[in-house]
Amino acid sequence: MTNSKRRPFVAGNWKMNGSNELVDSFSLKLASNPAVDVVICPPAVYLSKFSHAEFDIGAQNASEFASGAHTGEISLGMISEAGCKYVILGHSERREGHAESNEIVARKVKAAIAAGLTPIICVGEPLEVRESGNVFAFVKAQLDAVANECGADYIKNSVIAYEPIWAIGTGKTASPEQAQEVHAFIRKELAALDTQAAASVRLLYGGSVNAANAKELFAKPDIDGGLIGGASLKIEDFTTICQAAS
Ligand SMILES: O=C[C@H](O)COP(=O)(O)O
Repeated sequence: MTNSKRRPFVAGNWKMNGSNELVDSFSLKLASNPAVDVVICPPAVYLSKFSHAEFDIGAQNASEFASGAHTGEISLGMISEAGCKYVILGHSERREGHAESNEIVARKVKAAIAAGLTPIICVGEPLEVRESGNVFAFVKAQLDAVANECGADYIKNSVIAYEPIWAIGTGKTASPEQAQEVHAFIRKELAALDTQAAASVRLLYGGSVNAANAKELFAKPDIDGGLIGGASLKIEDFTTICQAAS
């Protein structure tokens, strides 16, 4: 819908990987990139170790509840105190592996924004949905749930990541054209709620992005950066991906 690109954004989702050694290595060696918003999302136990890093940090998940009897959960206030500006919400590994419905994700988005954090909201379809030709309806339902819970205001306070599940960790990246098609659809859907916010919101692509394919993906008009899994664990690859976004 617009060809003027937004400020690039690249987030590394370490998932359940990493170590004190990797934290130290990134803290020391990952250079800040003035042209790109760079975020590292490590496992929660490592968040506060990054507090003096030159890049931003984000959590991979958080509870929708503020406090109380929720064993094993971490609140948005806690991750904020640990120095996070961002929180990934609705990753497909949470939706599929931990039964997070569209409605739960939507409530988390609302709570994150209320806590002053920027949610990185993940959407994206499984392979069978793509093969049956229902990608847009599937992604629309995920976005609609957030809009129903939060109203249109969430758009200007969020980053949205399109991650086709069949491309995550498989080495089978969506083609730049496939990714752009869904990104354009997402931006159009958001524009129906708030044209200005939709033109400004950063839309990331995630799913087997690597140092070799990032540039072509990020060159597409509605792709503003990436949510990077495996390649975010290798500092040289991640640096190259950040450079590809700038
Ligand atoms: O959050 C990141 C995505 O799930 C992508 O992971 P990947 O780059 O390992 O495919």
